[in-house]
Amino acid sequence: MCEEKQWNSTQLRRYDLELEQIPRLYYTDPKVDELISLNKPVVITGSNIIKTAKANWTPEYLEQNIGNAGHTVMLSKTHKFKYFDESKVLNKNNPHGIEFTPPTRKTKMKIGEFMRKLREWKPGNDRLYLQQPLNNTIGDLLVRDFINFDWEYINNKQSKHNWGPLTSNLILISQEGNVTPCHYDEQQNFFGQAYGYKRCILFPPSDFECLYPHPVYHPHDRQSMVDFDKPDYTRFPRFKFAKGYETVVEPGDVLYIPIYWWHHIESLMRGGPTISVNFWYKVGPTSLEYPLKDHQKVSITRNVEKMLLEVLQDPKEVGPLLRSMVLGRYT
Ligand SMILES: O=C(O)C(=O)C[C@H](CCCc1ccccc1)C(=O)O
Ligand SMILES: [Zn+2]
Repeated sequence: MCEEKQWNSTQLRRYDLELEQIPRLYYTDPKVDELISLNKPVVITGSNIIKTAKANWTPEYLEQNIGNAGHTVMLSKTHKFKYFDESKVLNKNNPHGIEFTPPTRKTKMKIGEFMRKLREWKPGNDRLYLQQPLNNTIGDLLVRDFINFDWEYINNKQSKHNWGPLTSNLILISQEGNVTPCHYDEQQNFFGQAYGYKRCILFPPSDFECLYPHPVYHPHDRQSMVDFDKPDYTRFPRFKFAKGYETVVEPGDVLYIPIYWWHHIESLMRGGPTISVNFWYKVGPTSLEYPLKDHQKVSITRNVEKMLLEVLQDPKEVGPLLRSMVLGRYT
């Protein structure tokens, strides 16, 4: 029988985008491996990958068991939590940094305070988003749940698809309605949804020209410059050609977010807090096979930008040099 959906479309934010559905496949379906080997997204359903998290991880359980350490909590004045790299911000010990006004603030909070602030939240208060790498400060019950993830399945995928080593698992406890704006990561990602519902919009690396990433030297490196809530089509005309794929992940789902794929992630509005746990893998040893894959071209552009900054020193010189090199010659 088809289960009634636990959410409705009024809980999704409205964007000027045409979106296809990301396939949802049962974990034993051979098409899962087909899509992963093509670096294409897929929602893996019905698996035991994060079964213990799906079964146990409620906000109350995490309050009791995540541990008494100070956890990393991002604060934002808006619903958007646009990530930035602190090491690229201009400050006293980073003269090459960029003038930059951080859109979010990072703090440390014990879980009790975080949950209280979530419960007492009022419009006008800073929004909160707990983003904590799983480490040895977590409580014994969480360690037991983590150990009981289906590591046989996970490790099988990691080796079958030549992923590199698991670098980290991030526990994400989000307030309803929070958005992580569109960005890409340089790692393969098994994104597990443990509690609540998250809408994920993904774009292929080939949409690079439509999503206008900040310059590599910018603190918002890897993040799209386009504000999905109010796209500036004068500055970003090709955004209207971006072709996205979307899904709403539910408890127990694992979304494969391929390396270099753009993703925008939102906790449903009026859906209560959400809990996710991701698995980030460094990329394995890659030989350059031709024709190059789209994500390899993105990686090449990154290397060119880094090299130019290295040799020019001044970020303001990178654009003009690239323009003079290309305009009238390559365009
Ligand atoms: O798993 C992923 O890749 C996501 O983007 C998940 C995303 C939160 C990511 C927060 C973050 C981004 C960069 C560095 C450290 C933390 C969400 O679920 O809101
Ligand atoms: Zn990400």
